[in-house]
Amino acid sequence: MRYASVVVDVPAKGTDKLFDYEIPNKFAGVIQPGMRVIVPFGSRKLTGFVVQLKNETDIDSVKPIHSLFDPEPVLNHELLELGAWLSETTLCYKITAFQAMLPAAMKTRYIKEIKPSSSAQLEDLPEEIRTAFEKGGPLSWEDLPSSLVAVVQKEIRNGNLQIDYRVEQKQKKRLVKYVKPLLPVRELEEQLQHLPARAHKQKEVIQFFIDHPNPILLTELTNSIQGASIAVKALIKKGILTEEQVEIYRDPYEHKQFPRTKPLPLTDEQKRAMEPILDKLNRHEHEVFLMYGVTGSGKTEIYLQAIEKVLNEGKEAIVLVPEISLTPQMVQRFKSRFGSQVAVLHSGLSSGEKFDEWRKIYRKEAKLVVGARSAIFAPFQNIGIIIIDEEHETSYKQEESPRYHARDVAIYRGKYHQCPVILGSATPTLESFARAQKGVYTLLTLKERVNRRPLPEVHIVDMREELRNGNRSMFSRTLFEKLTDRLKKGEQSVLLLNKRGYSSFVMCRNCGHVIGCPHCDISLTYHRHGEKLKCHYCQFETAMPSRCPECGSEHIRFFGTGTQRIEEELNRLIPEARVIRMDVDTTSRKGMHEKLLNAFGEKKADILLGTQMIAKGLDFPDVTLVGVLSADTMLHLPDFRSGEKTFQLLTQVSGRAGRHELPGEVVIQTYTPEHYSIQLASLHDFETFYRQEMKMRKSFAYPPYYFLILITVSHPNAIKAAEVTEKIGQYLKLHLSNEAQILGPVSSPIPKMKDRYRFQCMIKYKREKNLYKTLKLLFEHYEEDMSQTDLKLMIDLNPYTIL
Ligand SMILES: Nc1ncnc2c1ncn2[C@@H]1O[C@H](COP(=O)(O)OP(=O)(O)OP(=O)(O)O)[C@@H](O)[C@H]1O
Ligand SMILES: [Zn+2]
Ligand SMILES: [Zn+2]
Repeated sequence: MRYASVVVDVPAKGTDKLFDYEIPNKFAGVIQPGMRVIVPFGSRKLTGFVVQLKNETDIDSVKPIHSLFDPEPVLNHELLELGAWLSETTLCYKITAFQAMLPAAMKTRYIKEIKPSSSAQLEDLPEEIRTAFEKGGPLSWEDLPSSLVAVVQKEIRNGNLQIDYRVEQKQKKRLVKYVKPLLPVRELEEQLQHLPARAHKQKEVIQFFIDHPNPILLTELTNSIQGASIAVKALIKKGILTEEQVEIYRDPYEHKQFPRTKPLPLTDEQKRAMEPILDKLNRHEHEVFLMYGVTGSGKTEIYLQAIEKVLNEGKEAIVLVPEISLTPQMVQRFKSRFGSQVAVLHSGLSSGEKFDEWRKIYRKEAKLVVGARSAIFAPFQNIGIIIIDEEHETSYKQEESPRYHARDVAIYRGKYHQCPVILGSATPTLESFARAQKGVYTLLTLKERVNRRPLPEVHIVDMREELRNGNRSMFSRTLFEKLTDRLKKGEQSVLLLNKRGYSSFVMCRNCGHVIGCPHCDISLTYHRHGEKLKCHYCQFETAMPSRCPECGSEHIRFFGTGTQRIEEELNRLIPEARVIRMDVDTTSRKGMHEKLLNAFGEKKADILLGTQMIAKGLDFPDVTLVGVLSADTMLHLPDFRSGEKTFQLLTQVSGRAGRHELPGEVVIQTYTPEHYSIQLASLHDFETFYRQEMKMRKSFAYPPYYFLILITVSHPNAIKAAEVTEKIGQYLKLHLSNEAQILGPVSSPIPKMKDRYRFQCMIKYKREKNLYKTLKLLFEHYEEDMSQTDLKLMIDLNPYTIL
């Protein structure tokens, strides 16, 4: 093949296409699709992905590829196609899609270097530059002392200096130095005699190698012989020792032991769920399973056994879990079963660690990846199963370009590899459950906990009653009593403070009334500026009332409190209780999350107090009480999914109690005890919740009955932002069918961010034939505006947050 079509590293409309380059003879047969190359582009050099090879090109003056950036393809055929599909369906640039599939460490860095031009003579250059060059190699533009900038610029204009663009990978492989003797022991002993007496360090090192002739890490050697490094250098010079660089992986779990576990004999219910999966595995057929199983029903054990079968057949497996640094227990279960075959990818790792885990997968040294969202792009070639645990988690949707949902990518890859995809949850999304009802997915149900352990009993406490009875504390009497009772018995409690949604909605503390939009069935958002309440779906707004419109009470205000304050109150109320607090503040340092959980697991505390991060995945045998301090906060987010999210969170956190021998109990404190999300969560009744929520979605035309698209426009000038949004609305009305509803323009829930004003437009639709084309044209229309003025346009298909 003579030419390569390349996608270059410039995310913009003008460059979002294939550029042809000539393959120089020296690279003939070497360059393959999926490899990154360095190509001339204008006056610069850029990296780009080779997408295809061909023998013909329409370009007249085609330039040659400059060099190879990778020795091998980094994207395989499937991933190249997947990238094209992502760019189509999420409206992102091809380069953005390709880059999203690689670990951040593999992103490229462009380094500008100043060099004498080929025509220049060093002696022509001003003194200060000459001395700078003489100190060593080319000068980096970024590190150039400011005193030299003007001179350098002048010499560039004169043609004596030039700027070279060098491309580098951000992250390096980790190399370690080994030292070993070049001579056999007998000759080492001879050398020992010849060394002068004062070279006692060198003698010591030689003696060391006489005793241990094997290669040793330089750092280990200097640990056992203080100051050995100078002696080693001298001995290398003399040809007695040699050193070599060896690449090693950074292993985040290096110091951990994972005791091996064996498959457990499955319960009858587990067996029934397992059968259809095994059947598809045996037939090598694709199928999407929705595994709906209550908390503690043994879903994970099913995943483990299905994966075992896949690995035994020499195939690979992907398991996605929500932000797994948050669930160290999950990693442990996979590592314990499959040992070193497991690669782990999540945001708690350093970029170097992620890079190394990725390369283990790439080199087929790992056969199974357990990871957060982006692990769905693992460069496997023979996938046998894909599992998405807690499929309802919103973190599976990426909130920046490419705005993909891992579930969609999983199904794409499942079809490609003809393998099953399992979506598992105790609280599936309405979208998935509806698809299972329609037979698009196959439903697998686990109704009981393993060994028929009962689900915990749930008490709902009406906090309005508490206030009426003069209790102004964050703790109801019921919760307080149960906490002290657990303390007496030496059992543990988990307290959840749901921070999401705080201080955005306005609620009456006397009657629990929350002010909502009369048109959208969504709570209004409080805006401090102008003391207003606004709806972020339509334009409705109203003044902040001073009295509750329901009961007339003055106790109406926006809502808010923090974990720290609760910890203080807890210390005051039950001073003898040992509390571990887990929130963003206490877990920001690497490894803290796990440390705190381990401490709790070792019973170094009685109460684990935390935000959402403690709600899922924990399996501690002595937890017999779960308290939810305020179930309402999320319920009133300006989001049509708020009821669903509340139901999910309450169910998940309740599921932490009574998972083993001891029975569990849950206390949910709320100002709206009558809300169906709270009532049905307390009864563990997902199916009734599903039916009720579906009715609401239908009558307000929300997913899964309709699809949504969110278009957000931002600009430093509010009028400009509003105008553009208005025009977009008109354009869409013109180009989409009458069935589509276009809502807005309206200011975004966060109307101003980083000095930019934000407006949005929402599309609700069922079927739109020209949807992608219309949106693409829309985007292209504003492309010039976006590059020249400060306009930003964001199109989110199937948004999960509307902020
Ligand atoms: N067949 C089995 N026999 C005995 N114990 C089992 C079996 N399957 C699972 N278990 C145990 O039951 C507990 C709950 O199982 P598991 O964690 O797999 O459930 P889950 O459905 O994934 O839970 P959740 O969704 O709440 O995280 C675990 O401690 C697990 O080891
Ligand atoms: Zn009221
Ligand atoms: Zn509204």
